[in-house]
Amino acid sequence: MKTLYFDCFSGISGDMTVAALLDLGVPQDYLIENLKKLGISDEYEIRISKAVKNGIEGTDFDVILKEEHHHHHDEQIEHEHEHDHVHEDYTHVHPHVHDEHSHGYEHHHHHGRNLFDIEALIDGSTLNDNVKKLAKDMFRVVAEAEAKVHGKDIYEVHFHEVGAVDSIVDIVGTAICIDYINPDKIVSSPVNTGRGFVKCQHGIMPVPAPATLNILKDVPIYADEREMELTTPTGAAVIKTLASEFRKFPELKVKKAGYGCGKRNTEKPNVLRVILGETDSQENCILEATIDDMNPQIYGYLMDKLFEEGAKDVYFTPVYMKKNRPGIVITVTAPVILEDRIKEVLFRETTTIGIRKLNIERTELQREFKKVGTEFGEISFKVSKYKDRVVNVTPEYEDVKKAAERANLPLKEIYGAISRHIGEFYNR
Ligand SMILES: O=C([S-])c1cc(C(=O)S)c[n+]([C@@H]2O[C@H](COP(=O)(O)O)[C@@H](O)[C@H]2O)c1
Ligand code: NI
Repeated sequence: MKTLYFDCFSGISGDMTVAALLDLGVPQDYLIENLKKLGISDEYEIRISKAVKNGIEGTDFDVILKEEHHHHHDEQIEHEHEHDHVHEDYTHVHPHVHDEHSHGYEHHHHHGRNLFDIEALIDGSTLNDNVKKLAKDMFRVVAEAEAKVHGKDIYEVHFHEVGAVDSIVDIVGTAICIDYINPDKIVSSPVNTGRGFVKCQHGIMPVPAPATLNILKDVPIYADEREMELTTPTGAAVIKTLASEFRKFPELKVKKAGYGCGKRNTEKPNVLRVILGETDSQENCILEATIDDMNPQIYGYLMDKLFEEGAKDVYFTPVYMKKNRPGIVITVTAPVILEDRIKEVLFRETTTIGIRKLNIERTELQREFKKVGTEFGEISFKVSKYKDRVVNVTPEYEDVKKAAERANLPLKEIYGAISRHIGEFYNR
């Protein structure tokens, strides 16, 4: 499985992410051409260069706003960010901005965009659907956090004047790069947020900034001795949206690494490291629900739906539950990456109100499919090997059934006759 690992030992910001993904090998021209699809390339310039941080060469990514008085970094203290003032103005002038029809506001570059404007910009572009979805998901995460922190509606919060364009470039740029790399799975290390205080448009704020902290709910975070903001709200939104798991180095065969430079120099390399690798075994889980109040006609249909979604195995176990009620345990084995889809089927199709999840290790035999001609016609076999030795040869039930029907003989006789051929397949 193609796995992308984000090593956030110096935190994460929007520009560090794009820089790291470029460093990993996403072609610069590909990114720039795709960003043009947003139709706002007259508002910014992109600078991509190489930089060295504590002896590590990485990529530096900068969005330069065309208007000179607008500049933005993920720096602390010395940089001012204006979004608080903008919140106030915007709320005052447009109390119903979340109602798109009362949105008689003319946008031009001087005004920050709100979530509605940004979603419209993304939706109106020719970017592919996957990029659009990823980018919109990330923006929504930022907007939800901002709204929560400031007690406002998500369509009311404003992506601050200075940050709007570079947040758009960073977030959409990240989505373009991720879509290009197309990993099966994204994992992140625990996130170093930094500590201390940062001066932004709200004034002085504790690090992690309230929006960052809000976004990183359920994510393992820490801070080392560096007293500065290492993870920004944009970086937090990127990693929260992309990573399906947060943990220390997973076991993976390393293929490539990329380094995205932060803007400051610190005792530890101020870089975001991304690692592309192959994970050997597919991680699986068991999802279970126990039910005592469902129409039995639903079970067969449910099983079909679960297999259609990619379940590896589904079985039902009769049990006696509390109050001596007969019930059924539905057990589904599935790759962890399909967890959400399987849960969706279980919640949609059954009466359960809860699902248990167990992470499991599943050892799979190497399998090959073969065919053999028999007196009852051609039958398919599954030849299973463990450490290159054949341990099982299994005729395909559907073929055996058809042969039995054709010959008008009991199934067990066909199995018996076929077993003569099976020996030939052992130890090949
Ligand atoms: O605009 C946003 S999302 C924002 C919210 C907050 C809050 O905690 S509320 C803080 N800040 C600070 O602005 C800069 C830039 O952040 P980016 O994510 O736009 O790079 C940073 O110092 C944040 O802490 C921004
Ligand atoms: Ni804010």
